Amino acid sequence: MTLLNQLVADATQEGEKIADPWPAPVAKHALAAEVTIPGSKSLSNRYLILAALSANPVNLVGMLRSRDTRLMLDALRELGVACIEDPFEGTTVQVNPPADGKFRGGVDVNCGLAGTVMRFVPGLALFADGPVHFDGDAQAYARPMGPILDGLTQLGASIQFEGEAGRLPFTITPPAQLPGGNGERPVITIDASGSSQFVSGLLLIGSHLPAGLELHHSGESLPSMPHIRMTMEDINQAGGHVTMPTPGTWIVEPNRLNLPNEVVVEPDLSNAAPFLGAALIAGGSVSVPNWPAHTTQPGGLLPSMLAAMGADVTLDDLPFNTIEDANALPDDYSGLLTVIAGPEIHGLGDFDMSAAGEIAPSIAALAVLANSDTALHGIGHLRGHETNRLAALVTEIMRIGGSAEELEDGIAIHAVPADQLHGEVMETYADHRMATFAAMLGLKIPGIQIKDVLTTRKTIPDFVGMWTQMLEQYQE
Ligand SMILES: O=C(O)C1=C[C@@H](OP(=O)(O)O)[C@@H](O)[C@H](O)C1
Ligand SMILES: C=C(OP(=O)(O)O)C(=O)O
Repeated sequence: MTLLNQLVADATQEGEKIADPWPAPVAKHALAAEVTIPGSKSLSNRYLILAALSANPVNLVGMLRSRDTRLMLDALRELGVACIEDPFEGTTVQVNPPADGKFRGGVDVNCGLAGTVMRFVPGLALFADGPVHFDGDAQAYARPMGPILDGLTQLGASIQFEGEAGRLPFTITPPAQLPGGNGERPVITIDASGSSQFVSGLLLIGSHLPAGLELHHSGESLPSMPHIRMTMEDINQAGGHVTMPTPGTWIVEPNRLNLPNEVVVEPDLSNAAPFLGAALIAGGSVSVPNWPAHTTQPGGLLPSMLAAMGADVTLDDLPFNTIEDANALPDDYSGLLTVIAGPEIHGLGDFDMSAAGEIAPSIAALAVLANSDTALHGIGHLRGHETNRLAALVTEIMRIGGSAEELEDGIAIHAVPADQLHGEVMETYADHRMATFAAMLGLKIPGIQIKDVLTTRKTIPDFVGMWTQMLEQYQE
């Protein structure tokens, strides 16, 4: 989309005055929809950090334009990184890193509610020429920050907390001397069981330290491994060298990073989840173009999950229901993913969701409408996401007459016939995924209204427009 079109779209959204609460549309027909999904939040914000640490300018193509990437761009600009948005193609951004690899201190960074900003930008403060102040939305004060700051403290930074220790807001003062100047690689240990982003945030800056970094994770569990693999792959794509010799240990070699001159961002596969899930709820099919057969995004696990819930999935008409189906395709293959509904949605039973916690709300919506129970495990850390997602999901499922309970490490959702579910005004807790969760249920349950649906702008510029357009494409 050109910048002009984007501006018009933004203005239309504002001018349109989307009702609050927003009446979620019911699907009256089986779908035959194709939905183009904007760029990945996780890849966009990693590439922005790696571009800021690169030796040469980098052009990011297909970047997500949403609140989380806007916050990242603004944070980098504060730190002295010139980020120029293409006037004709708003999703193309040129990032011009500082020539000496140093950032501007004495500045303020607003993290909003973005985990990728609050966990990835603090590391850049190590290389600033003065203290950097970090703040965010009031709701962000509840999100865990301790382990990443603990890691930076072990690297010589000092942190002054303004409120509770281990939470936003705070100021990071960089060390007078970076560790490793004597050629000895610093070894640090953190507990990342609360978020993979603590590991990613430290790995991203490891190459920029004089002797690199050895990082150990001390906790029992580690969620979202695909996101950590994504970080490693992106660093290596930028000419760095990071390995995981044993689970929970990472070695980053010192390197002046340099992303290729042009980097193309994959669509956000986690943001595809509500749309693909809509096929199972409404019946018919939903397709998403440019789906990578192989990806580090956790949304790459969606085809096999949706197949387990009763869908038939194809990629360019080739079967794409299992990991084996994907493995049969070349490394760089991408195509049109199509999810075709089965007669009923199946529950998943006991299911390990730890690899892809961010798509749990979409899977939960399908589980509410399934013919058998689902218990999603390995996602206790969702209590520290945008909101306490486990509590929020249980509250909202019960509100509409469903049955669910929190587990120590996740959520159990029990099958209830759809005719016993009823419409209500649903809360979204400033959480984009609680809004898309409610919209999915609204396809089937008449009378659902969604409070603050525009909270979806955290990672989707125009969710209401995309959802409405999807429903306009149905089987005649
Ligand atoms: O690194 C990333 O881009 C992300 C990692 C995950 O965080 P957690 O490990 O905290 O779940 C994920 O849920 C989040 O949406 C994005
Ligand atoms: C957990 C999420 O976001 P964040 O990057 O803010 O952690 C999410 O998008 O589901």
